[in-house]
Amino acid sequence: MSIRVGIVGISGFGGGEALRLIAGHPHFELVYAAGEGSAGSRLIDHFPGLPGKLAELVIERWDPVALPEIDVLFASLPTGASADALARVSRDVKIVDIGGDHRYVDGWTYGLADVWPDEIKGQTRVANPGCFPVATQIALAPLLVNGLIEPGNIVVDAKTGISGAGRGGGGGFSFAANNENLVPYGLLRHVHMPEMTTTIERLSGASAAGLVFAPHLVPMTRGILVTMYCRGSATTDQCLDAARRFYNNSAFVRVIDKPPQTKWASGSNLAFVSYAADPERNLVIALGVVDNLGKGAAGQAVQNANLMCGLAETAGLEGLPIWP
Ligand SMILES: NC(=O)C1=CN([C@@H]2O[C@H](COP(=O)(O)OP(=O)(O)OC[C@H]3O[C@@H](n4cnc5c(N)ncnc54)[C@H](OP(=O)(O)O)[C@@H]3O)[C@@H](O)[C@H]2O)C=CC1
Ligand SMILES: CC(=O)N[C@@H](CCC(=O)OP(=O)(O)O)C(=O)O
Repeated sequence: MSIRVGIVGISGFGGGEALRLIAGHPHFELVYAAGEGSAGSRLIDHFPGLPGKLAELVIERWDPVALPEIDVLFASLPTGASADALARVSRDVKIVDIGGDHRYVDGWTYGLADVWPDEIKGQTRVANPGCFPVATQIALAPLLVNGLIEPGNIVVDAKTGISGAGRGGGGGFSFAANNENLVPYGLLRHVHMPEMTTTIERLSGASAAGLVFAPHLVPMTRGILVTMYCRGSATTDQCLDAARRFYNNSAFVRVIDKPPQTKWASGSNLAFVSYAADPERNLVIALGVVDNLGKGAAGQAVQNANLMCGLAETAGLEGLPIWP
């Protein structure tokens, strides 16, 4: 079966990773690529390693009402650039929005594919979670649904690779500014807080008003590690058991009894979670690792599209991480 897909924002980091995954997908065929500044150029001008027909595909100027016949559109546009445009796309085209405009928006399903895959099956409009939220939510979900931590008392300390800022990241995201440097940012006001709060409240049934989120840029290309400090009297084994049960059927979430590292997920759609808890101190530390461009963006987007199209969730996503 061949499913015709398009990517808008293909010249960017998220769109480029979607291209890489789709090029190796057993059922998806990339027939449409779009952008703004890159319109008129060929894919090979941006991705010199592309083979044959894909290399010669010309990037079109993005026009949501002039799409060729496609079944699925991956939108990897800057947050703020997709809300109006995607509303104009025909309802016959399934959309996965990798950007932030449709998360917890009416008419769109929040695509937290490892936690509620059944909600995504058959949908036509799915919003990918943000990269920090996906790492956070996957690690916290088993604790929240089993009442092992206090939902209103969670501190999320997050580290991200620089590619999280996208291809356009100059200035504060430049090599010179970040090499051998560690940079906190977005304290108390990061755009990902509302979706994390909503998901925590949804999974726990209680307020997450006390959520603290502190992201940091670290001098690496890919990867996210979230270390979360929570209140709860569970033991480490109870947390690990809860996660193993929760992710029993999961193809992509690895529950592991030692602290995970960012490179373990690099280039893959995997998420690693682990826990360390001290009941005497009422302390649970939860850890989550993803590749921001994998599970944090394009990997999760392909997983969501697979579910939307009734394919095996793992189609095109079985590649192993890159090590070292
Ligand atoms: N980077 C990451 O790790 C993650 C990113 N995201 C989200 O994914 C989205 C894309 O991010 P990322 O790939 O990093 O960003 P990039 O800056 O790397 O790429 C942005 C892309 O959007 C295209 N674009 C910009 N404006 C327009 C427009 N008006 N019309 C058509 N195309 C346009 C650009 O195309 P052109 O070159 O043709 O102008 C480019 O391909 C963002 O919403 C981001 O927040 C989500 C999770 C993780
Ligand atoms: C390093 C860096 O800047 N990372 C981005 C997160 C990338 C992401 O998930 O973005 P969206 O929510 O817009 O999709 C940030 O902190 O805003």
